[in-house]
Amino acid sequence: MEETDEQTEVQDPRLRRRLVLIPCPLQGHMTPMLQLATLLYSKGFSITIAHTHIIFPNQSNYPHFSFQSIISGGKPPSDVKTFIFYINNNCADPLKECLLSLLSKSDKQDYEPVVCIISDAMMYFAKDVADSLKLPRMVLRTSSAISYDAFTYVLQLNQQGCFPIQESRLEERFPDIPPLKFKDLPTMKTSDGSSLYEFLLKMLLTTKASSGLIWNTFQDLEKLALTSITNDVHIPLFAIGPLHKTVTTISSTTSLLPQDSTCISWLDKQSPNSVIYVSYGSIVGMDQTEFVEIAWGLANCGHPFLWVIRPNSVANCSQWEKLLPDGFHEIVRGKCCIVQWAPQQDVLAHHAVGGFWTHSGWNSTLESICEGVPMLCRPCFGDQAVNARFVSEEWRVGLNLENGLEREEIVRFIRKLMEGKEREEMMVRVKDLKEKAKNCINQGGSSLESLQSLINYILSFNK
Ligand SMILES: O=c1ccn([C@@H]2O[C@H](COP(=O)(O)OP(=O)(O)O[C@H]3O[C@H](CO)[C@@H](O)[C@H](O)[C@H]3O)[C@@H](O)[C@H]2O)c(=O)[nH]1
Repeated sequence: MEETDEQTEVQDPRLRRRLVLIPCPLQGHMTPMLQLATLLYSKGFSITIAHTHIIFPNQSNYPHFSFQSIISGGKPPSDVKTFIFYINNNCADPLKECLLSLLSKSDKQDYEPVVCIISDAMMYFAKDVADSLKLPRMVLRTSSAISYDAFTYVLQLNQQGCFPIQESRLEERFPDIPPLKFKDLPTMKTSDGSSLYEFLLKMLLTTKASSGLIWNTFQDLEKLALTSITNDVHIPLFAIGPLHKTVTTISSTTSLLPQDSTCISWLDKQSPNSVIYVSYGSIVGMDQTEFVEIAWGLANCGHPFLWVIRPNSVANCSQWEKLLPDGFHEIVRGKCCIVQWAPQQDVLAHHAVGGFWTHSGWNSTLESICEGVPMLCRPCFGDQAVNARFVSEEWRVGLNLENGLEREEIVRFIRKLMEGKEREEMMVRVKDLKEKAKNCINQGGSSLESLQSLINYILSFNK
């Protein structure tokens, strides 16, 4: 897509429209929201980001946006699901104050009128605030359409008294969304005892009650799920992804952690398609036994590897180096590069990278598809098992390491991913998807057309 983040300048603020975007403070959610903000800014909208002080972007990367804090102070819970409840329970009043102040500024005729708010689907507190101010509210879903579809079935199953699913049924295929298995549905509990069910219910009901749904996905990838959701929600859907490719001018600035680019010079010295890149996104960690098995699996697989190990991602261990057994460093010398946080999109685009061992977060999945890199999936929670099932059995551009982490099994899977006939077949399919992803953001492509419809839709709110 030939876009820049240069805005078509509209000088008179009264002719411009302001959008207030409310990201969820997690990397995998913040990134697509900031990409959407940049895209809408490039189309002439003014942007306010209503954010928490817990995790927030580097504002100097976005001099053209205004930032309003909607929560500060206090120590948030460390468990992700409890954290999401905490945000939803504490941000409504500050958001209302923020919106009231913006609305009163525009009443004085010297400021762009706020026409709509766009909130992350997990920030469901935004519904009541928007309703009370009679402001249209749209929702950005940062994960796959298939996972949304799967979540709606979790609610149905719960209503039918089918949760928790019997152990004996976990391997069964899901009748309504093949190739899903029952075990792919999210079933976790939060540490404060609130059930996942309560969370999903709130998220899905407030999403359905919004004025429209924006997706970081594209039609050629998720047509069936998008159609099924359209039939269910009766509100307009806009599939405008892959957002990181639609917004071409800010490739790395959405990162909340400093990226270590030394891994790119290391990749420059490796042979084409030889390296396996290993990263489990911004939240997923591992226990100490898993860490050691992963380390040995990588050491023994015969391929050079680039491994992202975030600080504190190994449970109860601040110094993961001490877990590595004697002899490990000698075996991997020259064959391995370990960083705390990588410039992932550049890594995946590098000619030396031949495979991606991922936790199947949606951004990572899309980024891998867009660079034509086949995946080894190790899903952990939420939408990840659903994404992994589709990667391995529907799109068939990866393998699913679903039966535990054990070093011999890891070696076997990595070799299957990186060598042989099955790899060749996956490469053909992933290159095909890469091409489709490219086409959908070109002139006449489905995502570009959807983006134009989204802009027209937002402008219609003001009439
Ligand atoms: O070293 C790294 C590792 C990751 N990333 C980036 O971090 C993002 C990670 O996003 P994602 O792959 O979606 O994983 P999570 O951070 O785990 O994202 C959360 O949010 C996603 C979107 O809703 C969900 O799909 C996931 O399950 C959920 O854990 C991607 O853009 C990566 O490019 C880097 O830049 N450097």
